[in-house]
Amino acid sequence: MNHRDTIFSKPLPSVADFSFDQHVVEVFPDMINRSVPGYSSILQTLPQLATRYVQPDSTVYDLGCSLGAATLALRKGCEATAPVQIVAVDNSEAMIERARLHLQGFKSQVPVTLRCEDIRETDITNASMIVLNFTLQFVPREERQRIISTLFSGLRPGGALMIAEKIIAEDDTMNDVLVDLHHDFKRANGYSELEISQKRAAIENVMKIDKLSDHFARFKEAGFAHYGCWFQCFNFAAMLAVKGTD
Ligand SMILES: Nc1ncnc2c1ncn2[C@@H]1O[C@H](C[S@+](CC[C@H]([NH3+])C(=O)[O-])CC(=O)[O-])[C@@H](O)[C@H]1O
Ligand SMILES: O=C(O)C(=O)Cc1ccccc1
Repeated sequence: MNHRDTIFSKPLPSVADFSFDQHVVEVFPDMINRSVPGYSSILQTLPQLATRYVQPDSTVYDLGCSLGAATLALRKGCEATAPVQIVAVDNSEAMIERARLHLQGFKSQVPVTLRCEDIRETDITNASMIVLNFTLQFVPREERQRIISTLFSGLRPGGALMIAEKIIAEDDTMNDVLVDLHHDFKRANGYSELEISQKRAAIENVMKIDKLSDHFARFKEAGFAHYGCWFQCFNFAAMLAVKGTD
């Protein structure tokens, strides 16, 4: 069932920190589509990226998989490269349980293993492609470099890391413009001022966003040979980092 997100529609006496619980699971596809500009465009591009980067006899990781939308998109692009396996990880029990039901509805040659685990503990080996589609922003900032470096170590030469994130623009005035455009996007998708402001309060402590330059500095530090941004809609961006082959 695809329910409408009304989680922040009533005034709350105090707004608790956002968590990916059962309530969020019930409305998640609606919430992410109405809140994240470019989300569907990014998903639509994943099969192409998978076709380009996934190598035979390797593993594809979808870290912070939620209901498995990116896993399904990646799998489309992997069918011709088999044997390949996908490992999809999320630390929300409610998400993984629902992802399992959802994935059962689709047939494929490519096996998917769902793991309820913290991505900070995921062992990455023999990877040709790793995707964090709006996940790194929920991991404490001080742990992000270690994670990116671990992902780099687990990637094969020529392998790719795809990271999509909400970002802060480098220029303060430009950032104000992008934040306003995002809020207009949410209003146009039916969210009220109350919903927008209560959601902002709920994610304030749990979702710490970076500038593109912070992401690029981490890719460089980890050892990636090539990296850049391949998509941006307002303050939401998708990046790619590729491991060298020499
Ligand atoms: N430390 C962690 N370990 C594992 N999972 C985590 C962690 N922190 C957060 N998560 C999980 O990361 C997901 C982020 S949503 C990803 C959308 C998906 N990629 C999609 O393509 O639809 C993005 C959003 O809601 O903005 C949630 O399911 C969390 O439980
Ligand atoms: O809703 C927002 O304002 C966001 O920034 C994106 C988002 C989407 C889904 C869960 C948490 C944050």
